Amino acid sequence: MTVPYNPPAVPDLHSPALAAALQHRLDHLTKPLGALGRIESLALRLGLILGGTAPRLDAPQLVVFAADHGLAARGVSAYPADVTWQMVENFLAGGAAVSVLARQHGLALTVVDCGVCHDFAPRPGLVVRKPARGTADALDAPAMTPEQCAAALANGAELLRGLPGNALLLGEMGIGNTSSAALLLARLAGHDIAACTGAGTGLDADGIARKTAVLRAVLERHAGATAPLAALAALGGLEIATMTGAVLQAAAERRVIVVDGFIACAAVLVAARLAPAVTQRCVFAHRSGERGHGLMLDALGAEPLLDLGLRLGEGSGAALAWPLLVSACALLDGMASFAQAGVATAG
Ligand SMILES: Cc1cc2ncn([C@H]3O[C@H](COP(=O)(O)O)[C@@H](O)[C@H]3O)c2cc1C
Ligand SMILES: O=C(O)c1cccnc1
Repeated sequence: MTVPYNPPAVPDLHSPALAAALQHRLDHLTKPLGALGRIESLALRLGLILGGTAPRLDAPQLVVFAADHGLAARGVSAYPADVTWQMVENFLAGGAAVSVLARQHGLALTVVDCGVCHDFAPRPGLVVRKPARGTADALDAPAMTPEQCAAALANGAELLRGLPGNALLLGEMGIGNTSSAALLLARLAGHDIAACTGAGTGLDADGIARKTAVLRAVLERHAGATAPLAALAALGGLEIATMTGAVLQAAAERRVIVVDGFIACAAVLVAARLAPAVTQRCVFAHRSGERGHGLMLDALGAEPLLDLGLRLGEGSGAALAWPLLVSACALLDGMASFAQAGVATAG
């Protein structure tokens, strides 16, 4: 299967001069060398992405990509598929975890209906871009047709082009989407599906065993879908495909991409297989409690900032990590150097 989509160019960020200037600045601030630990590597990364020694984060956008999954009918989630549209209503009404965190941290929240089996009343904060009402059951057929997958990717790019600011925080909602993420990890990183499959919304051990068996059969059904976009179309879902298009566009525009948990990482994995320099623009917010996320992070060469046992999605982990990015920029910009403050350097 060929998906008719050309990813945008994502150039390498390699800039030894800027990296040296940032490191020089960090090393001359009034603190023992390296004493701000991983906040220093975060500051360095933000400087490299935004292209200066005093990076400023501007108008951060938290986008929740939502869609339904045909595979949900196979009992791969602990919750019913209706929760997807009900949670979209909850996001927009302000009552979900991500709504609260976005409000707290001043993040603009946009919910994108990428393929929910429900018609929402139009309102501010909701964007509808759906090539289909949910994916097909991947045990029967490819989750998406090549055209649907290409449309979802293009929708993500177009959405991004219309958003202000220089930072994108990834969120998602779609009952059954830990299954698509596990399938993509297994297929694109070459792991056994059992190592990639977890409890999702809270399956018990028997439930996980049944989910694993379903996913193993899905992989066999689509054994030929090995290229990144063929795998994405075969294994789903519409929200992951739209997110992948948004990630590629954000990377091409040199925005900071704050990656949430297991499902957001699956979109970044597909994007990185198409354009490896995508991960240079990413800040990985947290290590999720979902089994498989460790393998996912390894596949991406990622070192996440937080490890809080979160297993929620929605962009909640990205929103929780956001203040660390703000602090990294503030420290880089606002701290005095030893020379400025008249503090003695190491003896
Ligand atoms: C009330 C509720 C709110 C959520 N918010 C995010 N998810 C999370 O759970 C889903 C993935 O897990 P699975 O693959 O097991 O269905 C996604 O929608 C994800 O964002 C939620 C799930 C529920 C039940
Ligand atoms: O890591 C995640 O994003 C996740 C894990 C479980 C359920 N929903 C999301």
